[in-house]
Amino acid sequence: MRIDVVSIFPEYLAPLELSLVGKARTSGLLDLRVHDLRDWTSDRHRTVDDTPFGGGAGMVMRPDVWGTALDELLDDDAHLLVPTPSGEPFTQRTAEALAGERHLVLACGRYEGIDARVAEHYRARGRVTEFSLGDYVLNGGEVAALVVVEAVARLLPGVVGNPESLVEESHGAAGLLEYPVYTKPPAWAGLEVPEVLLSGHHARIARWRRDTALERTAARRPDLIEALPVDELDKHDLAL
Ligand SMILES: Nc1ccc2ncsc2c1
Repeated sequence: MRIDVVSIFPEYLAPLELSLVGKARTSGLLDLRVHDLRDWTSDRHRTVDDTPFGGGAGMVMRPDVWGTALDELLDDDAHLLVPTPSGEPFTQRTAEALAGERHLVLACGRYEGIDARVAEHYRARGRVTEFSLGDYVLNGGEVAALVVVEAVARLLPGVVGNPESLVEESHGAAGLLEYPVYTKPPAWAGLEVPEVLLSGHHARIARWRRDTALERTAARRPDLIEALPVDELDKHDLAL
């Protein structure tokens, strides 16, 4: 998979040289390229923004500079992703779908955002998704880009050492939050590990983990319980 990230702060994406994503780049599993939007400017001051039509505070990123950059980076395979507080929710399902694609281009906005004609222009030419990480506002799209790259890259075959660890995680296939995890020592700060986890009884452990995941999800994210297909919950679950 190829991912291009365009930003006026390319150094914000430096963490993607580390850990699993860094290894995926080194191994060639992930072709990640980070670009400085100012490299596509043509004036001495390398200007990327201007005042908003209609007035209002702040500045808006110019469509012509973004157009020069994206015309160079987007190919027929590419999916343009634009982080924005006004976007559609980015979820684990989104990450799973994106992990199956060949080429992602992430356009990181700053200031009050990118001129709306950029998304409009490229929507007529290919896939464009404006997405949000949640109901809060950052200072730009770079942090969202870090999240998307990590959420997608870790799903690429060969990136995570043990693919099993992708199965039982929060927001995984079952649509539940993850059960709590424990390790040595068995007693710590007067707190014991749940006895069932020390029993070696795999069926009981599996049931405890599912029950706890359900209880945790019901308590913290009742919206996820509502979204569960009924056949996902067996008779025992419904008795909880
Ligand atoms: N361009 C921009 C500005 C703020 C923000 N917050 C979350 S995604 C995003 C993107």
